[in-house]
Amino acid sequence: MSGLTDYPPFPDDVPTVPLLVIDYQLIKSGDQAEIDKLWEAATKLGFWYLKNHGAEEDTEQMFRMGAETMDLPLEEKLKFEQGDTGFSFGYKAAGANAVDETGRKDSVEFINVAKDDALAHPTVVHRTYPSTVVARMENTIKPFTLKAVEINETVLDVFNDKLELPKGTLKAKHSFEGHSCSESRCIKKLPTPEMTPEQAALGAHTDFGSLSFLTNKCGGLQVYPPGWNGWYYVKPLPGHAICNVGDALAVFSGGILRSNMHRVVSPPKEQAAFTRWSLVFFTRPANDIELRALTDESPAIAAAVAAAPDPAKWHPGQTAQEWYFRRTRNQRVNNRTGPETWLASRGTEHVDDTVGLESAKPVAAAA
Ligand SMILES: O=C(O)CCC(=O)C(=O)O
Ligand SMILES: [Fe+2]
Repeated sequence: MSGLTDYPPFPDDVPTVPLLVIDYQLIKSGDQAEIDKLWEAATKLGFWYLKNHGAEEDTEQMFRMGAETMDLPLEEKLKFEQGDTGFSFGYKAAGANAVDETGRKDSVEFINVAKDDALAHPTVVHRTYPSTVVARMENTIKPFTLKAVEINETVLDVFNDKLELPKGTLKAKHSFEGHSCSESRCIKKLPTPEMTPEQAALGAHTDFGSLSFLTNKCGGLQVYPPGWNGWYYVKPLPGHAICNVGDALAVFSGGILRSNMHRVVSPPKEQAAFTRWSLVFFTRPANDIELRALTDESPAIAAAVAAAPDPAKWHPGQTAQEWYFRRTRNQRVNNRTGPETWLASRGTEHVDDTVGLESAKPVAAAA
């Protein structure tokens, strides 16, 4: 299990985006100044660091689960491959997804474990998993999932109030009982000396669901901040998660919350020679929830949609699951017919913020 620790430091001479640092304990205790800072981060960039979240030890155990799983023979991992339908739970081999409209292949492998399977274990809700996952379902994946769900629900409540929605509106869309595409993901990227620093290992995208809670072992994540005209690294900080808004919250809020474009490239400088690991928990709405701006429930959202250049964008006419399956399915190289397949995988990307990015075009309503 090499590569989980002992990286050279993140270099101090590469361009980075300084995310706001949010203290989770202050958010939980209702500290107004911290809540305002979180709101600023979520509406302007859509990314922030989260400290004092209490999930550090669970995160370390999840990295071990990921490393044990990636150490299995490829043949064994492929028995649990996610497939080409848009269903994402299970294993994704490196090279199974495109990273751009030309169809260049990705260079990350990952294991996705459904929130529903982790919480219902040993009952199988969606699918079965490799033995390394099953062995840690009860003692590693379940506690991590519960912590990540709690953190993201706390953040959802903050957004709910700031959006002037009736109490509990956003939480109800992510109901604990309803099946969803929510999942944990552990990602491994081997060194890729053949790739330039500008070549994506995981293509430019916005996240498909509501909230992402991410821990990176070394650099490589880049964000395209609005108006900055380029990609900037996010520097991993020990003990700090990197959190971001995804498409579902951007749609519910009529674009008030920002689902920002990001990608993964090789780690910078000396870190490039090391295997990169990252871990994400994705909170996504329950499968049958319709994705639409909640204009009826919030005057603030109604005003935002009325002022939007393209109000139809916030009524895509898909459920959370349809949105998710469409995006996942159309990234798969097995489904590729041409550049249109990549375009059909797109989310809420803002074309004006991504000038010069061939692969970043706004989504067509449905595919
Ligand atoms: O590995 C990372 O740092 C980010 C991964 C990511 O953006 C994703 O899986 O959606
Ligand atoms: Fe992402």
